[in-house]
Amino acid sequence: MSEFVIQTWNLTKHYDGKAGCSDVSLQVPPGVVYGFIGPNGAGKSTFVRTLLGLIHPTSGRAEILGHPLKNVKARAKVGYLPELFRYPDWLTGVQLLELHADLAGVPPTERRQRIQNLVERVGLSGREREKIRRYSKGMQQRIGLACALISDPELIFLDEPTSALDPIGRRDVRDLILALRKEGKTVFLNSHLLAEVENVCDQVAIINQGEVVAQGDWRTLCDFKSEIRLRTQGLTREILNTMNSSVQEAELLSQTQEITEWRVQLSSGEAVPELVHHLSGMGIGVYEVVSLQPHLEEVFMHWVERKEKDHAVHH
Ligand SMILES: Nc1ncnc2c1ncn2[C@@H]1O[C@H](COP(=O)(O)OP(=O)(O)OP(=O)(O)O)[C@@H](O)[C@H]1O
Repeated sequence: MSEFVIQTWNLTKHYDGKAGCSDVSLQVPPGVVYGFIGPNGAGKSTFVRTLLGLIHPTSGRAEILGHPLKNVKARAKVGYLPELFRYPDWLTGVQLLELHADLAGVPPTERRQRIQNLVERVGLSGREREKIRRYSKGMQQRIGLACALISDPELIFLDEPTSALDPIGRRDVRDLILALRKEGKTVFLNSHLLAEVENVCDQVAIINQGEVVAQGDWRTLCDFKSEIRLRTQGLTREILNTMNSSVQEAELLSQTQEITEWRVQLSSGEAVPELVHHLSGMGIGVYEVVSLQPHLEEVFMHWVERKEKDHAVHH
């Protein structure tokens, strides 16, 4: 069996000759929260819908839970919250969950308890017997999450799961995702909300205009830049200037008597211990070294621009 929960080889879906997503090759290991990020129209939903067998790939290949697409065994272990959800609004929340439990083949003896647990888990306790017609958008998104989890799936696709939620709802979903990971589930999260991804994802793929421009552990993707905040005693700009092979940029943030605080941009992560060693050797007290990771937005723009440059070179 494949060591990956999702693996794709050049998976491509074109709509009328135009790319929805092109040549996407990904590996998602088990038990991670995997972020699939990209702007509106980048191809995120197309990719997920293709993996779920809802649309046919134009070319390429994929496996889910070690099985080819559309395999019934694999599908039974997959949960999905679609981006544009619409539920029969004449049903109550519980009725909708019962319907989904039936479709997912949940044993009748477990059904009641499972529904009750899920209602609590998604924060709808007390409202579950109301008609969905009366639910706000955020509540509909919550009931959708419960539907996605009803079969106790191993792999869960969440397509923009917090688009209708307020900040509290977003935090609830983040906590829910982290709890799912603790249970050993794999979560594939489509999002254009970078902060959301930054907070929960172990690994990410960045997609732009249908193509994956970078993928991997997101901390590794941040490695193009190494920036630190330094609190020292006695460090001056003159001293920093003598280290211009590793120090690319330095900004004095504050100064109180002997203590100076700097934001320093280095050529690489390896330059950090070198710098600290060097300063200590000169008798400069280093009180604090804090790594300043770039925000995901910056990481995203870096890789998108890099890919565009590559394209320009090759065409
Ligand atoms: N059924 C369709 N027929 C034709 N083109 C489509 C269809 N569905 C999507 N597309 C096109 O494919 C591209 C990718 O769309 P997709 O919905 O996959 O993007 P997305 O990254 O999920 O965007 P969003 O964040 O806005 O949901 C877009 O250019 C879109 O217009």
